Amino acid sequence: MRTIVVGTRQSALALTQTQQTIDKLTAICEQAGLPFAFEIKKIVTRGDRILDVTLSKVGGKGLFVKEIEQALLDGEIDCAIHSMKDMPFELPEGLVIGAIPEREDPRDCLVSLTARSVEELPQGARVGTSSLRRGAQLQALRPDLAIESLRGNIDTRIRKLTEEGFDAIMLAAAGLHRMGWKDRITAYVPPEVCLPAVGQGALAVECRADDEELLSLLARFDDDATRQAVTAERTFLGLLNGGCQVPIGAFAEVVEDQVKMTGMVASPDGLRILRESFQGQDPVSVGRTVAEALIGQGADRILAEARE
Ligand SMILES: NCc1[nH]cc(CCC(=O)O)c1CC(=O)O
Repeated sequence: MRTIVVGTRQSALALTQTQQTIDKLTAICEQAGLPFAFEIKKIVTRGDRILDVTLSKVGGKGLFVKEIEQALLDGEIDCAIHSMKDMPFELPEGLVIGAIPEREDPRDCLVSLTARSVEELPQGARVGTSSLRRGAQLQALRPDLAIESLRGNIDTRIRKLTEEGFDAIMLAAAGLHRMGWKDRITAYVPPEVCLPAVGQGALAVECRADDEELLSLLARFDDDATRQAVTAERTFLGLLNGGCQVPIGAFAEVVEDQVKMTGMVASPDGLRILRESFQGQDPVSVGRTVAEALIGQGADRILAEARE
């Protein structure tokens, strides 16, 4: 019997999705008679210690992932469960994503105590989100809204909805679903209105590239359609150099053997929004085609301005 040490951040969401993943892996092992047990190891990352500082100023979302990756390389843990959307485009030498399980709901959602939809929000309503992507797309639809900064883990953000008196906040539906908080969701925002972050709703199970024993277990947990969709989205992200806090969104899905993807780049004020869609057989060329089309329309300039 081998005990797999699974590393995770210690936020409520990270712990919940790690436990849910371990439950699924345990079921796979029982069914196939594989000799694995699992144990959780919590890791406090630099990103967690400085949640209140603007993340892009101190190195972006990659901060959450980096220290966990170091623990993998050091052999302190054997695998790590990450939210795919927090994964930087490039993985360190020696690490791979061993499984991309089936995706949760990729959409953003509105949580409000008063309005039933984005359209119903009163004139000038205060909406909390620190995502430039969400803010830009909301402003494009409703230029009157006041977009205000809202940081913290999802439990903190929901608490701040009432404590700071926002009319609404916007979150990823997947996080709320995993936490069992579906009833807090006021409205799902369709990708036509707000294109999600690259990888939103998907998880990445990362491990060492030479751990063949574990890789053969993880292969049974991989979902091909999700992997294809995420590959297209991450190819797009990589070509736009979108690692950090920039208003970029993409959503791909496999429909009848074709990968269909829409990509989006916006100015933070939402005044300029570029969108392109493309479909094809190969996820990498779909992601590249959409990225090149947007670059052709000036996406590079918009992103350069947004990064300043
Ligand atoms: N930005 C942080 C983050 N990273 C992953 C999720 C949960 C959703 C997911 O797994 O995509 C969230 C919360 C949110 O954006 O509301």
